[in-house]
Amino acid sequence: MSQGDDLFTREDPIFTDKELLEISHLPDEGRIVGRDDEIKQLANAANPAIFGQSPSNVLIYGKTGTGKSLCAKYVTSRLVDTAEEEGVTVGTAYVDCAQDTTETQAAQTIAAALNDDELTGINIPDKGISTATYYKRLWSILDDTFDVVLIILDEIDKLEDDSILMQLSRAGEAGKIDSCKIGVVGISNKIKYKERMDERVKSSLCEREFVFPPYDAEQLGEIMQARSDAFREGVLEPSVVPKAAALAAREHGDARKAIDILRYAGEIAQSKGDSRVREEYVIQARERAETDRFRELIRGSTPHSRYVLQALTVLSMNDPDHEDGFRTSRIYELYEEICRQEASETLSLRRVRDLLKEHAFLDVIEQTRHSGGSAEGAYTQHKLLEDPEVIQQVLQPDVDAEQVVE
Ligand SMILES: Nc1ncnc2c1ncn2[C@@H]1O[C@H](COP(=O)(O)OP(=O)(O)OP(=O)(O)O)[C@@H](O)[C@H]1O
Repeated sequence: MSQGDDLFTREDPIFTDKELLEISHLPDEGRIVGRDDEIKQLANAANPAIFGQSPSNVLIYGKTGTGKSLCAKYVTSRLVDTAEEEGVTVGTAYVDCAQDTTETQAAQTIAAALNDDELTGINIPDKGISTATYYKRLWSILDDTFDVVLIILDEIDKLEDDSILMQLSRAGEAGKIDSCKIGVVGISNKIKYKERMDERVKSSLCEREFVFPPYDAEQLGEIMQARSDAFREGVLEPSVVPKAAALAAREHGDARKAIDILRYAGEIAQSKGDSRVREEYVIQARERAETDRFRELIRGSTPHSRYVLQALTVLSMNDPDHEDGFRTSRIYELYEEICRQEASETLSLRRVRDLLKEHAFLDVIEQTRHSGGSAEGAYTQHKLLEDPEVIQQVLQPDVDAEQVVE
């Protein structure tokens, strides 16, 4: 290949450090915006670990993109360093429960994350051993290696059942481990998650609960500004960050979406061969971020949660002028129809109401109560906040709405 080969670009004209805009990137202290109180509270709960004692178990709630995972990871990583200075060995494991939904997968992930096979001589295979064996090896690893471990269970509501929570919260009491102490940090964006928990697990796991509020436009602006050195100097038009912040705040105060918008706007400039990231690219980037956000939201959600949303989506697509939304009873009828087509048992009306509430909490839909007058009684209407086309694309990319109602 000659030096003059112009097939590839040798220097990125837009980004200098794109990693700053990756969602998995853990910013340093100065770059975490508006979460001082939450970080302090989490640190308080974890603090006993510094003295080799049991940290409080914590449950963190909040809408998507409010910094729950970020703050949990940040606090645990600082804890490890401080404990080390005190001569205490703290280990941490992170489990994405949307990925590891079963007890066995979660136990495997925790054991693999904490195991140093050269030190312990223990092998944690990806699969092929029983859940009980994973646990046995995990307990040995903990006692051999650590004084304390902190286990972050992200999207904890996606776990199939509470078995692993029971095991982790009772390991000490049940004599499975001798000296190591375990702390669990559960993270969820389902408001009703706690109600579903086994009573015994609930009492030990929910020692402290924190709710992370959504960010406002100013905070989103700061979060993006703190990462603007991902771009080459002078590349960002000055209106880009405020515009992206305003869009993300208006919709859900979601930092993930704000950062995605910024990254996509840069990529759009790149693909157009433009040396500036312009405000108009922000608008296009927003649409892409919207689809991504929604895909992420329903990742790993139960089939019935999807059917309920599918029902409302079909109603909205077939009757776009229905501005006030649709009543629970109409959604339920269509939901029953979808269940029939999927050869699945229907859930009760009450459960479907709960699922609709969960979608409302995540700002996928909006609910309004109506008094209905004396003849009718009060009722609720539900309206999609996301574009129905986007939802349809993500839920069932190959099906068009008419097929479902026919
Ligand atoms: N306060 C903040 N300062 C800087 N970056 C932030 C802040 N909050 C969130 N972010 C960034 O936004 C993205 C999403 O945050 P995070 O994953 O912590 O959200 P979450 O509340 O756990 O959302 P989900 O429930 O969807 O997992 C990450 O890239 C994170 O680094």
